[in-house]
Amino acid sequence: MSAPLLDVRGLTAGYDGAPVLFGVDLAVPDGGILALMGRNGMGKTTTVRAVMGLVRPEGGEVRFAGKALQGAPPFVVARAGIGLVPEGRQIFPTLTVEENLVATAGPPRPGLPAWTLARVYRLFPRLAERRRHFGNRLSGGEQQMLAIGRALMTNPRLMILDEATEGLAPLVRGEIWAAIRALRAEGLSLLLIDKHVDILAGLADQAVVLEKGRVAYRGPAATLAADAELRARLLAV
Ligand SMILES: Nc1ncnc2c1ncn2[C@@H]1O[C@H](COP(=O)(O)OP(=O)(O)OP(=O)(O)O)[C@@H](O)[C@H]1O
Repeated sequence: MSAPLLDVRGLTAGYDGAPVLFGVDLAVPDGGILALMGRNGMGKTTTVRAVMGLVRPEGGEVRFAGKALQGAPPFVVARAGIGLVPEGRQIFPTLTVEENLVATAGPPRPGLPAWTLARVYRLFPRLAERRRHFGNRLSGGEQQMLAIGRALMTNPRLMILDEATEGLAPLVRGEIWAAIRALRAEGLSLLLIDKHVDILAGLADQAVVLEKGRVAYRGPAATLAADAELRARLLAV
């Protein structure tokens, strides 16, 4: 078996000396999808921040495409090929849609089709209609589309989506899932954090569930979704 594209081992991290992660292991295969789940406050976003260099890991390894990235600053992680769609979207409010999309764009990756404005607009035609609108004039769903489009414009090899369907109306949520399916069909590697376990089960190969900063489940996403006892214990609120 080939090495995972993203390989996180024994990751520990926290805030101001208060530990949050106690040795998290997870792996995303090249071209595969990993679902990262867990109730609120269990450490999912902190895991993502530690991978991206937004929080400094205290221990453990983050390997991406064979390269050690733990402790690297966010721009180095982004250049290495990890695109983040952050929790809360964090789009630039005073830039237009198009300016948001090009603000952090990166060069194409050898062997992968390049992301361009035209390609992002094909994925999300609504962004094309709103291309001259400012970020703060968009609906929540449009902001989410923009956050995904902006991450794609970095030409990532792996994209991490942190709660990309959070707080959206069902119809808009459906549009986001459709886009994620389209990206999967193109072979983009994905790490998905989301609460919709039944949808994730149909999308992701493997799942990792965190509980209080530790891995409480690792296995097929479909097995987790089908196990009422596991779901009640690890995911019910
Ligand atoms: N900036 C911060 N400073 C201090 N503590 C934080 C900070 N961000 C998160 N925490 C704490 O770290 C723990 C894990 O939070 P984290 O956001 O990683 O969880 P999560 O699983 O992503 O949950 P959610 O679904 O609510 O985002 C929580 O106890 C939280 O209160």
